[in-house]
Amino acid sequence: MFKIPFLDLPPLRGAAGTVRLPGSKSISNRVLLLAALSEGRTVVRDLLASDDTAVMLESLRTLGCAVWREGGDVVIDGLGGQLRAKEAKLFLGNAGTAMRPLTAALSLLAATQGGSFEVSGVPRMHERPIGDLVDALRGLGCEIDDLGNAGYPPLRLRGPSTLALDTPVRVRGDVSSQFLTALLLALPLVAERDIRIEVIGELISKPYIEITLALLARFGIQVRREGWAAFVIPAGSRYVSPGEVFVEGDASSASYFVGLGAIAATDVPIRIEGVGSESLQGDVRFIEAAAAMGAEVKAGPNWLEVKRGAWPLKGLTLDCNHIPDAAMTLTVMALYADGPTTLTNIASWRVKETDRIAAMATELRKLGATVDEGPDWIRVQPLQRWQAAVIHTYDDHRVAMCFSLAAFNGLVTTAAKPVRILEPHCVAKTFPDYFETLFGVVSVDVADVPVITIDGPTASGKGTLADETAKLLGFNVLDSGALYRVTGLAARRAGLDLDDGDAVAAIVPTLQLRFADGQVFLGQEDVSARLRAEATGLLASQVAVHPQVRRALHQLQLDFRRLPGLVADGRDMGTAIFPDAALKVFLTASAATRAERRYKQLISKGISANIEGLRADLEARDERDKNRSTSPLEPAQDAQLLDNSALTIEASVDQMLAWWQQRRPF
Ligand SMILES: Nc1ncnc2c1ncn2[C@@H]1O[C@H](COP(=O)(O)OP(=O)(O)O)[C@@H](O)[C@H]1O
Ligand SMILES: Nc1ccn([C@@H]2O[C@H](COP(=O)(O)OP(=O)(O)O)[C@@H](O)[C@H]2O)c(=O)n1
Repeated sequence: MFKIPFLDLPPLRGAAGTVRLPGSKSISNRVLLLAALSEGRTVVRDLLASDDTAVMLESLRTLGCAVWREGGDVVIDGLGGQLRAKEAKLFLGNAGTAMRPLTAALSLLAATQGGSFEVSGVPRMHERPIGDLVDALRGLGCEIDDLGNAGYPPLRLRGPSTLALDTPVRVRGDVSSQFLTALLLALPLVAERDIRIEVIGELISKPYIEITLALLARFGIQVRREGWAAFVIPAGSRYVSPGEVFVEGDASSASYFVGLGAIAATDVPIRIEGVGSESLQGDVRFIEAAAAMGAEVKAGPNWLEVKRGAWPLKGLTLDCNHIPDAAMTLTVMALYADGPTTLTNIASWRVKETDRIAAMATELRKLGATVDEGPDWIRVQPLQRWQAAVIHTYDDHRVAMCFSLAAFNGLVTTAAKPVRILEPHCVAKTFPDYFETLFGVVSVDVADVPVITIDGPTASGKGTLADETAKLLGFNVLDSGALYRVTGLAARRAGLDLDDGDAVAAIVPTLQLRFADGQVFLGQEDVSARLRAEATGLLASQVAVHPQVRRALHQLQLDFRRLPGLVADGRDMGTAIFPDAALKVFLTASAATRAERRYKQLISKGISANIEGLRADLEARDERDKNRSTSPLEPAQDAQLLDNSALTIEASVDQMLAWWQQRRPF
């Protein structure tokens, strides 16, 4: 996951390949609650690992449920409808799929068994309405206190109290279908007699109710229904664990890759594994909307394949009540269409993680788009003159994921623009590795992938600065010195004459090098510690003088230029390897400072060192690096000079970021 303040997406050009979706959020949290209410053990396979499922799992533990992981599975020993904890405070983040059903279940359990439970969330959760559900529960006889604004969390649910189950439970269905879902999931707890639920108003997001009914059936509860207006939970209903449940992939998450295929998969389709024609989730019908916009879609039982069909895409007018979450993706696809796209019947967007109609309209306009909006609709015009935009994500995973598709603007304009996504880690709500997954199936012009180079003499702090800068930007790192060090080490081990450039260069293609988690492997051997030894640094400096060796290592270094960007440190990064780097820094510090830093670094690693000897070695290395004929150590003409003798690491990083920001179009 990119845990960084912002992620810059360079212009993306194409897409092909296979993605495996994380588990569905809606199914995951329903299954967890049903498993917890059931008697017996449930093994949940392919559960979504995300913020919203984490708060549900934590709540179930707090309520006394035994929950543990076994490999990739989650195992739950259910409560069998019996509360173990009679008092608890549950923090539910921004997870509507946890807040609503837990409120219903705990209200009923408190009424019948006694207890006091507080449910709360992040500030946005306290702005998301729950009054209709609370009214329905109070109508039944549950005792619920508003702890903040009436009709919104936080709430206290307490009991015992007497439930009136002989009259129908009435709940509004036109604000959020989650209220009905919450009642359907929880009322079997008290179904000593038939319980009838009547929906007031036109029920929205019906497909989510289908998921609820299908999962209830898996757990032994057969709800009788009268269209979408009334539902009856039969007397004597009991949750029975099915033993094992598979969570299918998240169909709403699939929408980004369906959109991706429609926009950018010109030759080979994007294959999406985890959802398909047999999916329980209504959002799988997003493929119909994408097809109406021109995508070529094939579907198997649990897979989809999507390619570009019509191009530009076709604008459309669509009632999106059946695909409320996935439909957001259409608003960004609409930028690539031949005419306006109007989405209607989307009032529920206003009460989601953020006001999604307002959020999409505001952020699309930043790209340059013309957008109109109403209480329950949005209209987006196609875009020709794109602007580089900084996209606010409102702590809403879907806003972040949707706007990644704006990075394909280079397919419709010659002046391609990057897109900056603020707080990209908000995707953790449903798809923690979204951007990594995206990067795995998109193509770029390598020249569009931004590079920052840091060159300078030994122990000036290049590696440290490169690592820190890369961490903040989410970029990859190239420690080019490590390549020379490995070459020197391998040449020495092979017994080669280090002055024989041809011989040393000849072993480069045979090196079985692997970089993983900051470690360097040569074949199976972790050589990281060996590489950092000063003696290896001297070997590196000896082999680095040979033009043949430098040529042999050239392509290997270019290969590090991958999405979303690269920070490269060495001696000739800005001059020879990445002459087109957007920011070049030449880092220096006095010889005395550098010798002292290296000394401290070695001592802290338990390696004995002598400061005078170190200084002599580094000056000798400086001389060799500066005076060799090929790629000598010297600042690129367009490099920023940074003498950090008197600067802390933090101050150096701040300076880097300030220079970087000056070069960005945002
Ligand atoms: N600006 C700085 N101020 C103080 N110490 C620094 C600074 N930059 C780096 N160091 C320290 O100096 C040592 C050498 O830095 P390193 O990044 O390994 O240098 P290089 O990659 O240039 O050889 C490290 O222990 C590092 O923590
Ligand atoms: N791009 C590079 C990187 C390293 N090198 C050589 O490899 C040696 C080791 O590089 P390094 O970056 O690991 O060394 P330190 O600066 O960490 O001491 C340097 O002394 C250079 O001679 C190079 O010639 N070109």
